[in-house]
Amino acid sequence: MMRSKVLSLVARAASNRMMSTATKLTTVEVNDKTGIATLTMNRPPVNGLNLELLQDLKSSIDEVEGNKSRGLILTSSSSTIFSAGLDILEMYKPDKDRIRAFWTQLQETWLALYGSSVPTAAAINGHSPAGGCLLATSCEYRVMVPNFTIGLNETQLGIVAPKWFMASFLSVLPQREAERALNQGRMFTTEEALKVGLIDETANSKEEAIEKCVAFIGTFAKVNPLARSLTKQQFRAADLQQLQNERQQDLEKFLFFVNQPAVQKGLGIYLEGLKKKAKKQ
Ligand SMILES: CCCCC/C=C\C/C=C\C=C\CC(=O)SCCNC(=O)CCNC(=O)[C@H](O)C(C)(C)COP(=O)(O)OP(=O)(O)OC[C@H]1O[C@@H](n2cnc3c(N)ncnc32)[C@H](O)[C@@H]1OP(=O)(O)O
Repeated sequence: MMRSKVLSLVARAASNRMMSTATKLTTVEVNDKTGIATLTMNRPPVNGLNLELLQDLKSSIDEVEGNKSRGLILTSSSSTIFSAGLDILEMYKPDKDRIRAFWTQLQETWLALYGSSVPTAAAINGHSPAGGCLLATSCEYRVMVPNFTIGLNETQLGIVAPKWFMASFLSVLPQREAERALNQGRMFTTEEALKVGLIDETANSKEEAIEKCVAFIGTFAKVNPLARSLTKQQFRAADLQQLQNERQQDLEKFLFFVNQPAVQKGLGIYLEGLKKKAKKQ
């Protein structure tokens, strides 16, 4: 390794504190200069959101809430995928108990991220379909690298995005755009996403995306943190409360829906298509 690279790694290690261990599917790194935490998803190959990744995401969000970070930046360790969304294997021919735990964990993780008291931003350094888009739109700001896609494509899989997925989407897009995109299951390119307002900025690399997220979080430097977080909570309270009130019904609805033979058949065909595509590459 070149000496300069070694020196830069040593310097980086000194100014950043690794808060989580590498055994987890997420890591949290707090920059000592900015006080901002970067939460990185690391579940190869596609950051499919399975039960364990969702558990780690939730505990990392809790860790950031608890360690007085000035903000949270969500990103991925992959060079081409932010997150492929929910791990379809959790929903296809599911185990009865595990699928309950899986959906319950997804609800909890969304409540924690969408309701986070710290400023949140997503550095979207790869494709971000469905659950990936849910995570990104749960943050307050999005910066995306070119040549990738983002959107809620559920209808393309023959499934229906629950109300709280729509709530995140609607916190970013006007109702007319959101409704049309969801009905179509539309995936937006980075450029299209910028045009419609689904993302806030583009960046040429993950590093630049993170810098732009840091700059966004920096805009709150002179704002009273309690006033800022209570204001955010008020904007989001109705969406959060709706899921809190309906958690059990939402779970039962999901289980009923996902266990329908037609939905299982559709998921099987979709998975097969993904596997065939992967083999061809
Ligand atoms: C009114 C009632 C409402 C009730 C609610 C009811 C239901 C709601 C239920 C669910 C909501 C779900 C939301 C979701 O998130 S569903 C997931 C949607 N995700 C996708 O459609 C993405 C699919 N993947 C891709 O498009 C590509 O993989 C991607 C662009 C992300 C990456 O492409 P790349 O070419 O780099 O990689 P691949 O070769 O395609 O994939 C590698 C490897 O990974 C597997 N894989 C990819 N995505 C998933 C996934 N989401 N889950 C599981 N596995 C996935 C792929 O099959 C390959 O596997 P292998 O062949 O190497 O074994």
